[in-house]
Amino acid sequence: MGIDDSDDSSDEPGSPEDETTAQAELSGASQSEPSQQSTASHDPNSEPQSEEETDSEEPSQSIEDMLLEFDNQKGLIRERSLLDPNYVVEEDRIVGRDEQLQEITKMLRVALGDNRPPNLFLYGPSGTGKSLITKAVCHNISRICEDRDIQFGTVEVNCQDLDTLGIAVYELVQQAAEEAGVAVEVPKHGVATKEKWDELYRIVNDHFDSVVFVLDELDMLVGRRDKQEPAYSRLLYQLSRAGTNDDLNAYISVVAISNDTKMMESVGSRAVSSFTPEDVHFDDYDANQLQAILRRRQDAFNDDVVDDDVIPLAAAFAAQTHGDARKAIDLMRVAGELAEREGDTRVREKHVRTAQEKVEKNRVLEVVRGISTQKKLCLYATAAVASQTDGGSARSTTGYQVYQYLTDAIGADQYHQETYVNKMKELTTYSLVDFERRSHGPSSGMFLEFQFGERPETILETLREDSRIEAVSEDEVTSVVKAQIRNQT
Ligand SMILES: Nc1ncnc2c1ncn2[C@@H]1O[C@H](COP(=O)(O)OP(=O)(O)OP(=O)(O)O)[C@@H](O)[C@H]1O
Repeated sequence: MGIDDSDDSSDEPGSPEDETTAQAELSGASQSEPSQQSTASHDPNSEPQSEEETDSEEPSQSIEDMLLEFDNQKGLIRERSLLDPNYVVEEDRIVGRDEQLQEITKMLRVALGDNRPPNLFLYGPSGTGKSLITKAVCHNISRICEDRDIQFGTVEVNCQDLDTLGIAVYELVQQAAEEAGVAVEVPKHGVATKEKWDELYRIVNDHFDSVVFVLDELDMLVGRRDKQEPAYSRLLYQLSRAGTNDDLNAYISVVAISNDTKMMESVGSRAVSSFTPEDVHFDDYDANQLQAILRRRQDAFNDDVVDDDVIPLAAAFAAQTHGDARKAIDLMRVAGELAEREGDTRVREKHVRTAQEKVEKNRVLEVVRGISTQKKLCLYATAAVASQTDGGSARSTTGYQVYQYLTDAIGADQYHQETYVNKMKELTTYSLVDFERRSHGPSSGMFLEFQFGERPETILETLREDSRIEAVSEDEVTSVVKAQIRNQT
C-alpha cells in the first residue's frame, strides 16, 4: 500500500493557494480601504481663533471616540448577509431559475422514496446559480427526509483549493463527518488515499441511507500533472463506482458542478462509464433577471435609501460581462459601503460606477496575481489587441504577434504559437476570457477569437503592476497592436 499522494501539489502558477489569498483580499478589500470621512470638523460659526491658538496642536480625537462616532452614524445597509454572495438565501429570494429548480428537484426527489437518485453534471458560467439551486433542493430534501425518518446527508466540497486527490478525499471525509456529527478517524497526511476512502465509506455506511455528494468547481481539481488522468476524473470514477458496488450501502448521487462546459470531454472513459450524469445547463442571466434578483434583496438596505437608477445600473454592468449574479450582488454591496463611508444618506448611481471599477479590478487581480509571467505576457498581448478592436475581441494569430514583440522587448523566453494558445485556453477556467474557433473561409487557416469577461483596459492596467511588463512602453505596444490589426484580413 503506497503512501498517499500528499506530494501531489500543483506546481502550476495560479494554484488555488494564490487565489485563496486574493479571494480573501477581494472580500476584505472594501473594508480595509481607508475611510474617506474626515474626523476634523470645522464649525463655520465658531469664533475666529487667535494666531497662538491656531498654531497650537489640537488634541486629536481618541480611537474610542472615533469608533463611537462611526457607530452612531446611521448606516444604509440593514441586512449585510443579503449582500454576501456566499450566504445562502431563502427560497423565496431565488429568481429566474424555475426550469433548473424543477429539473434538479425532479431528479433528486428520488432520494425521498429511499432510492438512488441519478448523478448530475451542472454546468454554465460563474454566478448563474448552480450552487445555490443545488443547496436549496438538498436542503428541502433533507427536511422532508427528516420527517420520513430517512437519514439523508449532503456532503459538499468546493474543489477550488484542493491540490490533490488525497486532499479532496480527506475533505469529503471531513464534510461527511460534520454532516453525521462524528469525529474523523484518519489523519490528513501520511496515509494512503485508500485509507481515506475507507473512512469515508465507514462514515457514510454507518450514518446515512442516502447521500448527495456535491463537488463544486470540480474542474479545478487537477492534481498531479504526471498522472495520466486529472484528479477530478479519478475522484468521479471512484465515488460513482463505490455507489454501485459493495463499498457503499447507502444510495449515493454525485452532483458535479463546473464552469467549464467542456469538462466532461477530459474525463477518462472509465469515469464516464461509471458516472453517466444527467446534464443541467445554466445560462447567463440577462439584465432583467439580474434586476429581479437584486430587487428581491433590496431590503438589505434601509427603506428608501437606494436611488431608483441604482439597481438597473448594477444589473446592466453585471449583464455586460457574463450575466453573473455574484457580480451584481458585489456591486450593490460595494456601492452601499462606499456611500456609507462617504457619509452619504443615499446610495447613488455614482457609487455604483465607482463600485464597478473596484469590483472589476478586484476580479482581475484575483486571477492575475497568481499566474506566471509567461501567462501574464500571453494575457497582456491578447488584451492589448482586444482593447484596440471594435468588438473588444482578439484573434489568437494577432495576439501571438504581439506576444512575440513583448517577449523580445523584455528578453523573456518565447513559446510557440500553440503553447501561447494553450496558455490562453487555460485562462478560460477563471472566466476572465472565453474563446470561439473561427476561420475566414476554406482557404485561410483556423484561429481562436478571444473575448474578455472584463474590460481589456482593466486587465492591461492591472498587469502593468508587474514591473517587467511595466518596463515596456505602452505607446509602443499600442502601435505594434495597431500595425498587426491592419495586417489582419
Ligand atoms: N437565481 C438566483 N436568485 C437569487 N440569487 C442568485 C440566483 N443565482 C445566483 N444567485 C446568487 O449569486 C451568487 C452566486 O451564485 P452561485 O454560487 O449559485 O453561482 P454558481 O453558478 O455556483 O457560480 P460559481 O461557479 O462561480 O460557484 C450567490 O450569492 C447566489 O445567492
